[in-house]
Amino acid sequence: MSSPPFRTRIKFCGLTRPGDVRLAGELGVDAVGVIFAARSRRRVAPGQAEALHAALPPLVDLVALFMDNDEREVRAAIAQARPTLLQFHGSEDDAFCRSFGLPYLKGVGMGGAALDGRTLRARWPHAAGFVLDGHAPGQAGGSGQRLDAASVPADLDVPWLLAGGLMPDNVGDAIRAVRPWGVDVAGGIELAPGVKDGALMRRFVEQVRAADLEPAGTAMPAIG
Ligand SMILES: O=C(O)c1ccccc1NCC(=O)[C@H](O)[C@H](O)COP(=O)(O)O
Repeated sequence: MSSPPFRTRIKFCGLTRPGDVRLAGELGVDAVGVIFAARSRRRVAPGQAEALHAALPPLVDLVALFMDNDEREVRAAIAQARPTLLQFHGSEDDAFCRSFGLPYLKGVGMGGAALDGRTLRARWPHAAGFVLDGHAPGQAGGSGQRLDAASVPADLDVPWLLAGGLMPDNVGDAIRAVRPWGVDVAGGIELAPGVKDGALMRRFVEQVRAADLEPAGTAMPAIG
């Protein structure tokens, strides 16, 4: 049987070291996330982001991630990091998210929430896509909490990334369960917050690619 005409996109999030950015690019990761959220243990200063940008090969997105940062902070981070994509993970509305003139992803805590695709699209109509995370609404990302497959809206018609508690050992099953457009991982590929592990990064990518080679329709009832 032929493989599905599909490649699950991969975003590594919360990188703080240029060497980790370089390896992510070599492994063929689609995007790396740099976090400016005050509540994050993976936060970088705008000055650090410049070196992370410099380590990035071409054709890989740099995602600048915010959670309820004020406009001045977002503008300062954009000026230093020069991201290609923004991600907002807090209570930002569509008008704020789009006011910086860059495409944006909206991170949404889906744990315990009954949010359908129509509601998400109505609240953030200009989002380029969504990061559906396993934590509860209002909490910070990077929590390691898994997202129940049943919480994934069936009617979301823009690209969306599955996030929350993914790691090399479970990402293949997670992809087979819900066939997301992409996957997003922070804690599952690191030794300590913001310090990625080369072997885990490599194994994560290998497991995603292995799941991509399996025919669609091998879905499992739950992610876990
Ligand atoms: O990762 C953080 O520290 C973080 C803090 C505040 C807001 C968002 C944050 N991360 C957002 C992401 O996109 C993470 O990759 C996602 O939540 C998955 O994290 P994990 O469960 O550790 O894989």
